[in-house]
Amino acid sequence: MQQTARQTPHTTGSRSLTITGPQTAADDRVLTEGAVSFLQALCDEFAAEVPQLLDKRRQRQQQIDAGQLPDFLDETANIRSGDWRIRNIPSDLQDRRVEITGPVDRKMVINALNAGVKVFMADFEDSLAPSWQKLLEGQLNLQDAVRGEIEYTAPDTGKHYQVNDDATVLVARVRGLHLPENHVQHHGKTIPGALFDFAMYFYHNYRQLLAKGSGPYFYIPKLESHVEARWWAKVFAYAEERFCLQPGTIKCTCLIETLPAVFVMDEILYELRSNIVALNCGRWDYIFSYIKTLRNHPDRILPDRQRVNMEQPFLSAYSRLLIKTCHKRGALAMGGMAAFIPSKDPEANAAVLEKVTHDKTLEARNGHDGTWIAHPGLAATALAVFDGFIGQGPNQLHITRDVDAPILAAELLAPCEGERTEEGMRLNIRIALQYTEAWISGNGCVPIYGLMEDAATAEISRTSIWQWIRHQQHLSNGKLVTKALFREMLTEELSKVKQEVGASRFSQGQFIRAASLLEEITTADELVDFLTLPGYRLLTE
Ligand SMILES: CC(=O)SCCNC(=O)CCNC(=O)[C@H](O)C(C)(C)COP(=O)(O)OP(=O)(O)OC[C@H]1O[C@@H](n2cnc3c(N)ncnc32)[C@H](O)[C@@H]1OP(=O)(O)O
Ligand SMILES: O=CC(=O)O
Ligand SMILES: [Mg+2]
Repeated sequence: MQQTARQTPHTTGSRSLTITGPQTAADDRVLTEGAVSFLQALCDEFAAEVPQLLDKRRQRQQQIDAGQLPDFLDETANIRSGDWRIRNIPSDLQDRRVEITGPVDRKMVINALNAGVKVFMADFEDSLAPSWQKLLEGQLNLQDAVRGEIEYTAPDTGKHYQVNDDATVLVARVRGLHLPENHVQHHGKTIPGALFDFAMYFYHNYRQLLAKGSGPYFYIPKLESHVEARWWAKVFAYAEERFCLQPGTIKCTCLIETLPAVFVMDEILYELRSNIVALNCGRWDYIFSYIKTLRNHPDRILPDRQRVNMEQPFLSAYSRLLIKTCHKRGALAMGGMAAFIPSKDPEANAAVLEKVTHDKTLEARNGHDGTWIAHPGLAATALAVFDGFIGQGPNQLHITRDVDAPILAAELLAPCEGERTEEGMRLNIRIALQYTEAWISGNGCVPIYGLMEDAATAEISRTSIWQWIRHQQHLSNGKLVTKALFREMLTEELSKVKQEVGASRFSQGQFIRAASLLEEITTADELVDFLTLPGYRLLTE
């Protein structure tokens, strides 16, 4: 997409909003007067509250750092024991047995819509490095997809892409509340990226979506409390009122992917009861959040990343509690992502499909109503599993798990057994290095060693090392994990990555810069909240 420096800031009538991003070819269709004035209105109403919500996160973290453990809240016990249900699930969201996810690149959007699954989660979050150009281009791609007008010809191969099946339901995932959008200022302050993504997708598409019997549907990531859910409920109600829509027209699915959020799932459903249709087990961010939230607790250190699978008691408890909570309230309980991606080698691919089948079977047997796949090559496998459990469907809402013993805080927080190995540490370093390099170069999702890596999975790698250093762990071979050991390994693994990717790719890429960022945040005394925050500075400078 063409991009030129913006000569003058794009300002609206009352000039509380200034857009400073470089001009792109998508501006005329995305940054329209109507969309920008809606964004401005949202910022006028809601932007100021976001720093307060983030501050509440910091305050709670201080208590946990001081020794408290997360727990169910006394002050909301009446919500948990109350007899209430969510408003409704529209007919096109009743059956979500397999959802494909992916960034909003034009080709990927078309391929995802052709994957033969129920839903495409179009991602402005974990799998997108949010450069201004990609954001605008992504919004344009979704506008075209909603209107059935999306086509693409690959410049390298000449292959033409178009959508063959318009039955796939579109759900847009907006950025988390922690991520600013540096290219838009409201009264001189950067705005929350989430408001930008929401405003642009909603404004440009709600009429067309409703006209074809669907609606403006969103995935909301990384919530940490029901107070944040309340903020989203206000945003949705405001948008519905402004455009004279029935309350509850906007529908959302919230990812439960932070440790604090698992203790307020009822409360999140309650706050959003007009708009919410489902919760989703965002397992990768959840594991990252377990490390981050319990950073000061030496008895909760995770082993090698490969050991931390959904069969671990703390993750199994999380999946089962999410299902039980959702189904009691009439909401769907979505499973998450197995990060395996297909291999071109048939034998290796058979092993991948077997692992995916195993993972999806566990989810479907627990009672999840659907699951995520990262690649079209996994659609048939995931569908076969969920078809086997759901049949004609549409879902497994009847599985109430009422006979289960209550799931207690101790189970959700249970330490995770397993070794910390030198091989595991070196692998974490190589993954974090390569992912950071991709992200700061503008690519938020990459295949590394047969796995899909995105902003959630890579966070596990880099925070595991931080945690092992912080708590002076010994690896299984007796080596003590120190900053010095990490620096030594970082240098060695950087060379290994150079060998793996080749000298030319290495010199053209940003590996040295990525290594230096990784070195800085892994050896910092305080855990940096998100890799993507310092990453965003590099991406946008
Ligand atoms: C923790 C979480 O948040 S999970 C959710 C966020 N993460 C994601 O959504 C991951 C999405 N997946 C991806 O981005 C990709 O699968 C990757 C980057 C991991 C691998 O992509 P590639 O290297 O292109 O894989 P590969 O070469 O096997 O792709 C084959 C084809 O499938 C397409 N494809 C791969 N993944 C997807 C996808 N998720 N959606 C649509 N199409 C896809 C490719 O575009 C390619 O199409 P082509 O043959 O027409 O060129
Ligand atoms: O967003 C999903 C996750 O696993 O993280
Ligand atoms: Mg996530």
